[in-house]
Amino acid sequence: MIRSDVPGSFAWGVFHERHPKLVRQVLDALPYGPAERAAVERLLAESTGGVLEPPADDLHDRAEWLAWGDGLWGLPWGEAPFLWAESWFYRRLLDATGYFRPGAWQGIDPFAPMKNAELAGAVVDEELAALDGLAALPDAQRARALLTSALWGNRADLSFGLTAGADGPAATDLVADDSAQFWAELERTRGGRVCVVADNAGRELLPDLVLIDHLLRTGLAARVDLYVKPQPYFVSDATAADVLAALDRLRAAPSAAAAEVGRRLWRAMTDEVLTVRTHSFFCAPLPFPDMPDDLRAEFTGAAMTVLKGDLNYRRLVGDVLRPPTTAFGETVAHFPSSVAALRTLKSEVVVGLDAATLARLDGSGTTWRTDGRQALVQVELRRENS
Ligand SMILES: O=P(O)(O)OC[C@@]1(O)O[C@H](CO)[C@@H](O)[C@@H]1O
Repeated sequence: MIRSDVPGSFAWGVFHERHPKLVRQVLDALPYGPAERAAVERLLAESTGGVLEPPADDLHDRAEWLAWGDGLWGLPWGEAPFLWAESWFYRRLLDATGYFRPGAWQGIDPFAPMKNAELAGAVVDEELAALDGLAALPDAQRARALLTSALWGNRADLSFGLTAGADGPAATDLVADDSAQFWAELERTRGGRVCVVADNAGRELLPDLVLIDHLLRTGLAARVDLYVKPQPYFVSDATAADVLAALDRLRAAPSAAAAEVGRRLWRAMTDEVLTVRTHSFFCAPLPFPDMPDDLRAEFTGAAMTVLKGDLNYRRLVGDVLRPPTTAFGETVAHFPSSVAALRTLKSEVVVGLDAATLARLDGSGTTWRTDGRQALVQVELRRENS
């Protein structure tokens, strides 16, 4: 299990380098009062040098967190599993900013200013304008381009930008590519239900929505269930409000093709062909094998579940350091439907690489596991359910 107590490690850097910058951004972006500011600063001090204080008495989800943290309360933060500790950090940040408390800050997404700025950027107009050029392409070629956009859209993660520099790294490589299998399976199950577990809002969610529109428009999916977070999480993770903002951005885009996608998706939502769903599990500090039965039942029978991004990948294959040549299928046998992971590499976890690719990456002298320059499309089929 990865932990964040090794100075210099990636996980250590998230707590000791990324979070302090994030906290500054949050406190600079909104005029929180002294109580919220002090609570956020206390959280930063606790999470970088203190022990895990048990949840306060008034947390509405106190009982769940007490259970999830059983055996961890009182330990230094770095000794908790990395994914668990990050999840608790974001839960506590919402508490500190008053997100759940009656008052002026209730329901205010502390990351909204960053999300809004990203969505408003001129670069988004340029990205959406590219859709006009895709309209004339044959379906298969357009499909490839849309999958690629959704995949690399994951690189635009705002939290990653905090350490990668303003523009982020350049896209370079696909370390595993099951995209042919992805399209072949969707063709085989044509007209089925596809689940998409979203990751980030803004520049990732837009290409995700365009891909969803393609699946619906071409009949590869008759229905799409789009899963988002129930509350702000990991800085830029998409919530239902972010889906609406992205839909508006599409509908109002100068690009005719983008605006048409926005209108189609709007209709798809009103017709319940596209449903936006959420579940408290998506902000729980748990891996997918531990998902509750009601959510498992929702994925069961889907023709395919597409899991976007790095965090979903960590929860899918486990936040542990396995030999990278471990078969992807071995690590996702717990999942109730066929799965497709679309992810840029932004943490140390990776499986499903072939030996030659691994040797090349290890010999490259780069931080390939975490620098976001590599991406993967990995598919595992569960045919008995489709
Ligand atoms: O899920 P995402 O948005 O692709 O990535 C989330 C992420 O940036 O957050 C963690 C650090 O906080 C990393 O493991 C990971 O790279």
